[in-house]
Amino acid sequence: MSEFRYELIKECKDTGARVGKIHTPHGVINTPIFMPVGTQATVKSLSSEDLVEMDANIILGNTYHLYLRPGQEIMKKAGGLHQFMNWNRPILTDSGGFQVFSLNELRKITEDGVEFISHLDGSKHFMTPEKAIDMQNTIGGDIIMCFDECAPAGADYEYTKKSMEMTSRWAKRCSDAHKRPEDQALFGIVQGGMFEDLRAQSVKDLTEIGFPGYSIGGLSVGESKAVMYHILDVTTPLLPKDKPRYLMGVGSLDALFEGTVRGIDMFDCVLQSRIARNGTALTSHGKVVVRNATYKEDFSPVDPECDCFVCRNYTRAYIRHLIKTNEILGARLLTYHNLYFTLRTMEKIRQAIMDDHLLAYKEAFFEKYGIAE
Ligand SMILES: Cc1cccc2c(=O)nc(N)[nH]c12
Ligand SMILES: [Zn+2]
Repeated sequence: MSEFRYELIKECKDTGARVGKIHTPHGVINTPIFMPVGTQATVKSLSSEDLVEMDANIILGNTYHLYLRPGQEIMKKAGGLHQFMNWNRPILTDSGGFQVFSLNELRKITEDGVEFISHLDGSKHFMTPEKAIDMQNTIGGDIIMCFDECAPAGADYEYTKKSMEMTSRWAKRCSDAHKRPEDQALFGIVQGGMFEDLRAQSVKDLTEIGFPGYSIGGLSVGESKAVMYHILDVTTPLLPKDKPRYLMGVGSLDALFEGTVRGIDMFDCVLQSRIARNGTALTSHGKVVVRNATYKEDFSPVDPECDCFVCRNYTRAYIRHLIKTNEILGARLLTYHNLYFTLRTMEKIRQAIMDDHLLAYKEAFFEKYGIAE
C-alpha cells in the first residue's frame, strides 16, 4: 500500500487555488508549497539543519548531477540521498531530462534515450527512461519524475508534437520500470509547449497511464509570463483535482501567486538562491540589491518586517560588505533570508486560502512588493 496520499483540505471560493497536504514516507508537505533546490545534495551554502530551522517541508535533488557526481555507486553505498545529506524530510528528484538538454550542447535524442557529453569532463553518456528511474530509485526521493524532453523555447508545432508524443511513450516506460511505487511517487510531466491541443493530448496520455501526481513541464523556458499563465489556464483544469500539480522551475514571487490561483500546488525555483549569491534580497517591499553602494552605510535589517535570524542580527551594510569582498557568509545569509521569506509568504498564502482571503492578500502583497497586477 503506498504511503503517498494527497489530502485536499480546502478549495478557494474565488480562484482555482487549494490548500492540501501531501503525505509521504518522510513526512507531510503543506501545499501550496515552495521547494528549495538542492541540486548537488545541498541547497547551496545551507545545511540540512538550516533548512529544518526555516521549516522547509521538502527539497529538490537532481538525478543528472548526482549521476555524474558522486555517481550511482556512492549514492547506493550512502543508503540514498536522505542519509547522504542528513535530511530526514521529503525529497523530490527531477529525472535529469531537462538538465541533459539544458546543460549540454552535444547531445543526440533518439526514441531509446539521449546520448550526451558530460559538461564536467567530456565523457560520453546514454540516459534512458529506465536508467533515469533506476537512478531515482537509488537516490530514494519520495517524489520522482518521469524522463521527459522539454521542447526548446520557440519550438514549432511539428517538433513540439513529436517531442510530446515521445515524452508520453517515455512516461509509460518510466511507469513500467519503476521498482518502488509503494514508497516513491512517480509524477508524469505534461509537455506540449505553448500549444493548447498538445497540452490537452499530453494530459490525456499521462492520465491514461495514471500517476499519483502531475508536473507541468516545458514552461519558464523563456516564454512571456502572460503565455505561461495562459498555458496554465488551459492545462491545470484538465488535471485530476485529487492529485497534486507541480509547476516545474517556477518561480518568482509574482509567479507563485499567479500559479497558486490557477490551481498549482508545488513550485521550485533557483532564483531565490541564485540572486542571493549575487547580492539581491527579496523583501516585503520588493527586491533590495544589497550589493549597491546605496546600502554602504545602511545599518538596518535586510527586511525590517522579517523575523529570520539574518534580519534580527545582521545589517544591509554588513551583508553588502560580505558580498563585495566575496565572503562566503554573504551568500549564506542572503540565501537563508530569501528562502525564509519565500517559505513564509507561501505560509501566508495557505492561510489566506483557508480564510477565503487570497485575492485580497495577493493584491496587498503585489502593492507592497511593487508588482503591477
Ligand atoms: C526543472 C525543470 C524546469 C522547467 C521545465 C522542466 C521540464 O520540462 N522537465 C523537467 N524534467 N524539468 C524541468
Ligand atoms: Zn529575513
